Amino acid sequence: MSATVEFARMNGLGNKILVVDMRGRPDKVTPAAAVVLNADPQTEFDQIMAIHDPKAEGTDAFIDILNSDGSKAQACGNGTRCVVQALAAETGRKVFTFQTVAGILNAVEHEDGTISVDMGRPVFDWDRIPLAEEFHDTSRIELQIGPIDKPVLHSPSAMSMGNPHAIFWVDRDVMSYDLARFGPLLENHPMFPERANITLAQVTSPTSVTTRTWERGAGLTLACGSAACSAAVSAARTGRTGRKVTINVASAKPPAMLSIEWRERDDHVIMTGPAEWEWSGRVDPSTGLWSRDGTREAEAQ
Ligand SMILES: N[C@@H](CCC[C@H](N)C(=O)O)C(=O)O
Repeated sequence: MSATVEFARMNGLGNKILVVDMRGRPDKVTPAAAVVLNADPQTEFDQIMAIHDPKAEGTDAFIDILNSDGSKAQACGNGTRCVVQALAAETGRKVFTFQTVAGILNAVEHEDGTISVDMGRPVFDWDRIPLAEEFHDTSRIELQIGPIDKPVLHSPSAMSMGNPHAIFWVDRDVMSYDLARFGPLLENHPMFPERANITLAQVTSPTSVTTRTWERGAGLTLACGSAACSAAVSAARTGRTGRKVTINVASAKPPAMLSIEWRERDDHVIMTGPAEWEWSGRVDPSTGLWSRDGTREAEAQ
């Protein structure tokens, strides 16, 4: 078995994704390899999407997701769109079914190149998000940061989109908050026993929300798909919007949007947006040593 496998550097609205082809192999991308890859400015990433052989009948692949700190994630919306684009380019197919630790994901690439992923059903039960304290209503939980009598952020909506999210509703521009400072405190708050992805969300109309996210295990990111889904669901759940919204991702470069529909008929969340291939190379999934196709770096390593 070769020591190296193919990988592609891709992005979903600027969310930095490495798609690693682990098909035909029993091993996994190690947390140590993830940390090595993230330490190199050329391969730094938010998530690794490792494509493995299917484990369940009727699925095309099992996807293992790693954050840049080497921890595991159960869901990654932007990364899933990248996997779809990579496999569609390889096979010419348009429709895929994936398995992750959180369940089954159906996805389709449209004629215009955008990709829709059925992210499944949101989970609101406090012990399945999970939260450390029992809340009957998780659409507004008791949690705040800043001075006790004048909190900067408070009363988030909590939910799981396969992974844990807290959505803080704000009135001002999401970029005006010091999320680099508050993000780590909230991600690791004792309220979240498995940590959480932290999103600032400003509702701008009954059909649009602007978001900015501090990701669990990856920090400040340019975009987060599962957070966009969580903001859309939480906005509808709390009566701030309808069930079909545009999520404007404030930090995406260039500023970009995702369409999210929380479908009434089956409770599923459908995320639609783009994915972009940047370059490809080979990587050792055990050590993280890599080379880029057709460049001097490839010859050097
Ligand atoms: N960027 C992702 C979310 C990644 C997972 C997250 N950091 C976690 O640990 O849950 C997305 O687009 O959904």
